Amino acid sequence: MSDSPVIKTMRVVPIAGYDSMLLNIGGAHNCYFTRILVILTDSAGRTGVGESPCHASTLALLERFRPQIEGSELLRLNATIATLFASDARHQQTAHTDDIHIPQMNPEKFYNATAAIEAALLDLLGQHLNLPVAELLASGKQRDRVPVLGYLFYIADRNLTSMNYQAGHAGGDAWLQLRHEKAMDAEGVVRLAEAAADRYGFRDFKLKGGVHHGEVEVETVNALLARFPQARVTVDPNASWSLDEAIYYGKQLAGRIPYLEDPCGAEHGYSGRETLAEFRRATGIPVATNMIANDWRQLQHALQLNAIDIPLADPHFWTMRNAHTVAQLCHEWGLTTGCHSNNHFDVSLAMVAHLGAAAPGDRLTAFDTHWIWQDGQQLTQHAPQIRDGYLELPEGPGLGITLNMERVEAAHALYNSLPDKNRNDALGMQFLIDNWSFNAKRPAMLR
Ligand SMILES: O=C([O-])[C@@H](O)[C@@H](O)[C@H](O)[C@@H](O)C(=O)[O-]
Ligand SMILES: [Mg+2]
Repeated sequence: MSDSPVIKTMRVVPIAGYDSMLLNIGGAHNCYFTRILVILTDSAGRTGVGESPCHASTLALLERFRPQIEGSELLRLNATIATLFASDARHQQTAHTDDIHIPQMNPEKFYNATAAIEAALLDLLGQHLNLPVAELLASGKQRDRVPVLGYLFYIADRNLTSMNYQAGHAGGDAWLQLRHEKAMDAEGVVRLAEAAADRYGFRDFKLKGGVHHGEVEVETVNALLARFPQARVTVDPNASWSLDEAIYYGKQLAGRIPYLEDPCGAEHGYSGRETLAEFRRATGIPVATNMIANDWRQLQHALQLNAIDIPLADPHFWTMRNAHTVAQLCHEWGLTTGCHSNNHFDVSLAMVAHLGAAAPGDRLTAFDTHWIWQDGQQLTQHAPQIRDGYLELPEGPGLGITLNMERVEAAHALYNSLPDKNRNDALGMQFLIDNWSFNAKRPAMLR
């Protein structure tokens, strides 16, 4: 038919890495985090790769998609991805049948699976055309480096658990040590920020809230602002504050923070989109979200309500190309482009770098990345670098990365050895508070 390379094999590799005891509304990060690599080979002998969050249902979906990918023509990437989306629609209609061979469709997992495949196809296409993936996204490459923020967490004392949290390396870089040590108050978080700024040059910080009482988290933001008066500092309580609390804390922070992220959510019969719209009107503070505008339909409602300013379109939630379309929409409609993250390896870091590099316009807020917590665990020959507060676009065609297969196999073996493979932040938290369980409206330490 055409001269297109053909996808020969799709390997789906669940992998695991190590994490610190980071706190959030969902509890404490496990000592392990899991991801999926999708590794494609084509008839030209090239290898393309994509990464996504890991869940058993995502793995099942990827297996289900294998026949659509293997044997497909690389240059017909649009048609291939469209087929996956068509299968999503078909699936939702049949989700209530008794066919146990069809996994129940979960839109989030569908997007995770599709995002990893799409990234791997884009990587191959870029290599075929000798162009970086950023050039393949509709706006083309706009910049060579993307501002990223220092994502700060309160850290629980790993010594209170019997879990396999790693210790830092004494005597080396302060960040590589401190990221494993307890940091439960403003002073501890400021020390973390100093170490992260020294290593990565950050000028933007985000505190993961939803852990302590709101007063304590505002105090931590104030301490960060006092230590870094020129920095942009914000907090994300993951909608654990009530609307009243969000307005109260928001008024204390107004004028000193660039935006608040998901300060409140659904309550008393009102949706998160409605309460965020009220929050914005009451405080004038721009709102970022990764909780209530994660697909086109949610985004449409959020924008109709004037609920948000910064949709944090994560390429793993949207796919790289859809997240880029959100960035175009932000540019054209006067919104700000941003990007959410979870713990990830360096393949995702490269995906985020290309997405940010192609985002049009200059209303770009520093992108999230959890990479600083995983730095040193790279699966590629040369991980993309964060320097001077910017994530640098890797050089070379495609995603610009080459897998280190020895490391990939080791991360796969680690995954296979884990008893609990899906994310469950309640486990670690139960070492801190007996019988702890998740409550979307209560910061994790308040039980
Ligand atoms: O890593 C975490 O604990 C975060 O809470 C993550 O799970 C969230 O998805 C995210 O970073 C957020 O911005 O809400
Ligand atoms: Mg968030």
